[in-house]
Amino acid sequence: MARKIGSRYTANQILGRGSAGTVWLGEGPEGPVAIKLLREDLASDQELVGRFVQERTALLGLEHPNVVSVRDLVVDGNDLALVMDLVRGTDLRTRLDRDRRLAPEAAVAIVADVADGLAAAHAAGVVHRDVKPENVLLDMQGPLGPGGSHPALLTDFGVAKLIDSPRRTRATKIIGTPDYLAPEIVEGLPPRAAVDIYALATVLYELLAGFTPFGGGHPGAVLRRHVTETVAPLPGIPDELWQLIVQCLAKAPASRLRASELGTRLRELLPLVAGMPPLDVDEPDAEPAEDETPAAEEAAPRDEEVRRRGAVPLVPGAKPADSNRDTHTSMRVPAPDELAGGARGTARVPRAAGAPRPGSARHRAVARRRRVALGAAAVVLAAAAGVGAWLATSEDDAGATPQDMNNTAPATP
Ligand SMILES: Nc1ncnc2c1ncn2[C@@H]1O[C@H](COP(=O)(O)OP(=O)(O)OP(=O)(O)O)[C@@H](O)[C@H]1O
Repeated sequence: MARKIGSRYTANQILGRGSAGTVWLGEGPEGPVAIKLLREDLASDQELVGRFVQERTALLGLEHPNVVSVRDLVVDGNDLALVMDLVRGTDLRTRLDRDRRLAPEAAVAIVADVADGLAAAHAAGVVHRDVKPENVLLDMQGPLGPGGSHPALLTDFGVAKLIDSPRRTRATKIIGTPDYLAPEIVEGLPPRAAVDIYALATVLYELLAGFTPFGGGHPGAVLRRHVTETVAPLPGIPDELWQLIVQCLAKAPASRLRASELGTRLRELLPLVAGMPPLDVDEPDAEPAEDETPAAEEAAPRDEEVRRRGAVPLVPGAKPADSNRDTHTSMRVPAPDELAGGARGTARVPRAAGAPRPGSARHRAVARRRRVALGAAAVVLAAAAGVGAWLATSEDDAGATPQDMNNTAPATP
């Protein structure tokens, strides 16, 4: 059912719902638009309305082919709406859900587009703070680019900042989507441009692998991995591309590339990945390690609320029904000792396709065979050398893979 938004716009049809509101296909004086109507409880928050108006200039000033421009901000009675350019296409999450992972050429081209959009935003002093596949729109009416990809545009600028008001989320809380949160945010530092680069590198990894580098399991465990774990290598991608991903996932924000540099470097790498098929890697287990005690547990959602990608609503109090994709979290900042990581670390290590999944029946069988073999070898050695103590090798150690061992050390910044 159509409804008026302010005096100039009509919202005609719902395009989709997010945790902060509903996006409508609408009509304005200059033609079709997308209208993001914020949730009523947000619209009635006077402080948020004030920030909305304050942000007006920054948001309206952003013009770039890879940014979904905000055309107008409407404050009208109970309505608080962002009027945006309409992108006819789909979002990157939908594309990932359909294809699971992208060919490297298309992934690199899409991320290069987003990096260019971010460069323009950062130059204007705007940090996005919520870069993720849901916020990348693919313009199906635009020309086909490398790997058959459509132009990519970054949307939802400023929304995370608007909602992250001091009163709504006290300084000790984190707002964002766990899988894409830079370590400095987890540690409570203010978000600067480098957080967008970290999130975008996470998106690139996800497009290539079909899963994020530090996601899986409890949101608290995800946050801890961002701070303590080193990204596990993705088999099968050119080293230059891997080095770029590693640099942009650096724990230290200053070590990451700037957005403009990232866009340029990715485009330079396009010929190297041209024609490559999607990678063939299996997703690691989403289960946390046995000795994993998630940080921020007390403020985190209960198990039944932890949905895909450890999702909880962006806004405290939002019901899952408010959104078709709850991908945000609001948690307290974990204490330093909580972030220190367990003895074995918690990184999820991608396996070459076909290798047994940790914790699976096949993996347990392999581990059991390895223990039997180790036990037999130990008996022989002990008998030969009289070193009885060697038999005390723990089951855990015998069952751990070399990669488990490699991931015990905290990441270097
Ligand atoms: N400018 C736009 N043009 C066309 N469709 C859009 C536009 N902006 C958003 N959409 C669509 O509207 C839907 C909801 O978008 P919205 O930004 O509210 O939610 P989200 O980003 O998926 O989730 P969240 O806000 O919780 O992070 C998405 O499916 C998206 O594809």
